[in-house]
Amino acid sequence: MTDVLERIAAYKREDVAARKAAVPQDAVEARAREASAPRGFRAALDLHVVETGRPALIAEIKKASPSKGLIRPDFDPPALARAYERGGATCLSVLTDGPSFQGDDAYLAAAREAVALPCLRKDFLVDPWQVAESRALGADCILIILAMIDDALAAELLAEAERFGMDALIETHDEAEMARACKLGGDLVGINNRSLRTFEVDLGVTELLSILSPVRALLVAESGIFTPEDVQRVSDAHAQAVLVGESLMRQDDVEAATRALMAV
Ligand SMILES: O=C(O)c1ccccc1NCC(=O)[C@H](O)[C@H](O)COP(=O)(O)O
Repeated sequence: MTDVLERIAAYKREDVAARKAAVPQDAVEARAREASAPRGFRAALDLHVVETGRPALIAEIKKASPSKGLIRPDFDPPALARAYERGGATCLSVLTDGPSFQGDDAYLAAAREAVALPCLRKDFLVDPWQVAESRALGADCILIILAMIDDALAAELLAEAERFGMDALIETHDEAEMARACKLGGDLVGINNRSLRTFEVDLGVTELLSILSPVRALLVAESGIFTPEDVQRVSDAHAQAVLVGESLMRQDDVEAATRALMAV
C-alpha cells in the first residue's frame, strides 16, 4: 500500500471502530433498511450509454484533496448537485471522508436529496460495517479500492453491497489490480489515472488497463479529466463513463462547465 493509503487506512480503522461501538451491526442495518430505496447507479450509466452512444458523467462533489489541497472554497453540496444535474451528469460522487478531503457524511444526504441522480459514497472502506452505514446515509453505490484491501475483504464488501441492493465501483490502478477485479466478478470497474505514489495523472493508464478489464463490466475512467478531448480519449479507450472532480469543482459556472465538458 502507498504511504497515503496507509495513512488513510490507519485513521479509517480507528474511526470505524468508534462508529461501530456507537452503532452496532444490527442497529446500522435497521437504519439502512429505513433509508430511501437505492437508485440504480450502474443502470443509470447503462441507460445513458445505450440512449446516447456517449460516455456518461459521474460528477464529483469534492471540496479538497491530498494532492491539491483546498479546491472549492464556496462549497455548497446541494447547489453543486443541482448544477451537475442540470448540466447533464448521470450520477454523482460525493466525498464523505473528513481528514483528507474535507468531506462529511451530511454532504451525501444533502446532495442526494437535492436531485434525482444516483449517488456514490466516495470514501475508504476497510470494514463490511461501512456498507450498511453507506446505505443508511443514502448511498446508491460504494467504492471498493483494491489498492487498500485484500481480495477476501473486497469480496465481502461486494456481497454486502448486493445484499443492500447497492452497486459497487471496483477501483483499479494497475494490471495486478485489474486481474484481481476480473476474479472478483463485479460489473462496474474503475480505472484511476492518478498514481497514489506521485499523485500524477496519466490518461494512458486507462488506455493500458481497459483492454484487460472484465468483458461484462461497465468501465469508468477516473481522475485527471479536464477537457472534452480527454473525455474523447478515454472513450476511444472504451471507457463508458468518466468520473470527474477537480476540473468541474474549480469552475464558477458548474452547470455550463459540465455541459461543455461532455459536449463532444
Ligand atoms: O484526489 C486525490 O488527491 C486523491 C488522493 C489519494 C487518494 C484518492 C484521491 N482522489 C480520489 C479520486 O478518485 C478522485 O477524487 C476522483 O477520481 C476525481 O478525480 P479528479 O477529477 O482528478 O479530481
